[in-house]
Amino acid sequence: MSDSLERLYRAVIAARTLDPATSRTARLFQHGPSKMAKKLAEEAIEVVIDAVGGKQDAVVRESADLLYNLTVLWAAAGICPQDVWDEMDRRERTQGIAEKLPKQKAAIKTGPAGIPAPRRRVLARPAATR
Ligand SMILES: N=c1c2ncn([C@@H]3O[C@H](COP(=O)(O)OP(=O)(O)OP(=O)(O)O)[C@@H](O)[C@H]3O)c2ncn1[C@@H]1O[C@H](COP(=O)(O)O)[C@@H](O)[C@H]1O
Repeated sequence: MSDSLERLYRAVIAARTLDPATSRTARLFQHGPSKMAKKLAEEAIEVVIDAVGGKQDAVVRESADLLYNLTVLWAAAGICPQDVWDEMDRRERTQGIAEKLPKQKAAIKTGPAGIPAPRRRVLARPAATR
């Protein structure tokens, strides 16, 4: 996965200065960080909506869009993928990801795509209906 993201990052860096009329990436750089952040947030919302709806193919497609937009935001912020891999390595060393994986909990109810089912919120009834 990190190889694909590294390649995508390099493609995004190369596209920054292309003609905005033909390059989405150049267009995003022309608009700036607010537009990039908005696109990233939109794609994240699409991923969670599709995941909750159990639409696996759409989750895959939207995840690819999400990673593209994350990569664009990294590039604009002067962050390279290696910075993120380094932080992940640091966490793995200091927090011992593998050792700390939770044991299988028998009673976790899952919804579509294995996502824990949302907890039902019990709303207080208006006084008149009690
Ligand atoms: N990997 C991607 C990539 N992933 C997703 N996207 C775009 O991000 C869009 C987001 O999806 P949407 O359909 O929701 O877009 P939209 O909201 O309808 O349209 P806009 O409002 O964004 O114009 C997708 O349509 C894709 O076109 C990408 N655009 C570009 N790349 C790569 O980035 C590099 C530079 O490409 P250009 O930006 O075309 O120069 C190339 O290597 C490309 O392959």
